[in-house]
Amino acid sequence: MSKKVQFGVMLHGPGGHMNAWRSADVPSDASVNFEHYKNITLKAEDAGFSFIFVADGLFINDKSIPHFLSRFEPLTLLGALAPITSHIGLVATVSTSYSEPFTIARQLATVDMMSGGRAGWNVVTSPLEGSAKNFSKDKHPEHSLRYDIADEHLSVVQGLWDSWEDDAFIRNKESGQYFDKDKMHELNYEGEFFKISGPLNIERSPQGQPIIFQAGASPKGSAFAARNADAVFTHAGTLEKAQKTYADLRKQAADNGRNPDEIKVFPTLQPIVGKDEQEVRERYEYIKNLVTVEEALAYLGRYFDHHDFTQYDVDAPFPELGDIGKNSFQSTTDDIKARAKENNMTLREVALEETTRESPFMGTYEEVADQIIEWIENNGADGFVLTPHILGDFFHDFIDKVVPILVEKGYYDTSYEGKTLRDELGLPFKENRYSK
Ligand SMILES: Cc1cc2nc3c(=O)[nH]c(=O)nc-3n(C[C@H](O)[C@H](O)[C@H](O)COP(=O)(O)O)c2cc1C
Repeated sequence: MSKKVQFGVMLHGPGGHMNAWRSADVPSDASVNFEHYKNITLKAEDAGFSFIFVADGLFINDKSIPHFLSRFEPLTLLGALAPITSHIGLVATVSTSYSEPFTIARQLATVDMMSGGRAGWNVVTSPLEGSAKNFSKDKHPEHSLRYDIADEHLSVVQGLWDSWEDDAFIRNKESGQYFDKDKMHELNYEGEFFKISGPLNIERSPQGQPIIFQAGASPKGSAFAARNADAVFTHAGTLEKAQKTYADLRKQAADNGRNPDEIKVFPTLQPIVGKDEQEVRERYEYIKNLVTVEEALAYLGRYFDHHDFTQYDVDAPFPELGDIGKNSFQSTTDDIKARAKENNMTLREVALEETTRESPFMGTYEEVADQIIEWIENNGADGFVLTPHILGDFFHDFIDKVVPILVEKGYYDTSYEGKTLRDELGLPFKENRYSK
């Protein structure tokens, strides 16, 4: 049986909750603890998860989420995980605003080769202004320009990935022929932002090219995803919203001449599960109590490019912010502003809710399994990126208690579809543009 629902797991140290590091079931240094990453990855692989997904950021200050202050660089981490895994996909977040296409193409192709075709790239444009100062730039490019750069960056990387046709390397020891010169291609790209000749100094992997993930959700972000992404990581608080995003991405992909079945949609899934209603409530209360209002204000501020929310009365209605947030996590900040207004929320309520939002996937094991099936059956998702508040019991319980129910109901199986991440996601081998 093939999987009707697929799972990835977001690996960000102790978990998605800003104070996850304080929980007894994770090491306090989880974000730089390789054993922790290894254990989670191997358990996910054992459970047949399709991929691990490593998020990233390029700017910190003393208001940052504690475990963001010291964390592993994603591609280096994948390099270490590649040889100790054999089936699970390895997806890393890398910024198009602050990286060189040639370097990124090489690094991702290396992970792709080392893992036998299991690499993926979460293409992000980097929301935080302060990143510019870490990359010798005077100014952080504004939101729309960042996507223009991303378009060119990605097309250069994908062009470089086709530098060599699949049978270009002969390596015949007897004849002495190492490669076929006709199957080596220069890119000679010249655009508005990049000027790159190529060829890339590494061949293609068994899946042709790494998978492209995308996570931006503004109109420009989803247009970018619909043109380019094999898989999209989305936030959807309700099935209705998920259905809208799902239909919209597929439609936009089709409008771009793509097969809509070749863009897979993975909403985030933050499970809060338990054996009964009481345990679920207790677990939710536990994560709620892990954070103070002051910490929640700093957490909220990060989405708005570290806006200082302590200047407002926390019990007054959520402040009018004008364009603040538009140039950072635009889609997220638009959503926060709209929800605050719609529900007449105070700043305190918004800040606390952001750190520990009630998830639609909150309930007994059986209820959450049914909820997942409902989303899959009703065109809300192709799969989910599991983003547990804490990468300890919340994660283990999901795998040990919810996954077996999905298996029993015929929605999931723990085996793998093929050898590559493309095989696993049901995506075709990426043909080389020159061999077509
Ligand atoms: C679900 C989701 C996950 C994201 N993950 C990352 C990440 O790991 N690192 C990063 O720099 N940006 C991340 N972003 C930010 C985007 O790359 C983008 O810069 C930001 O969301 C603004 O684009 P948008 O308004 O189109 O969403 C994420 C955004 C979303 C919605």
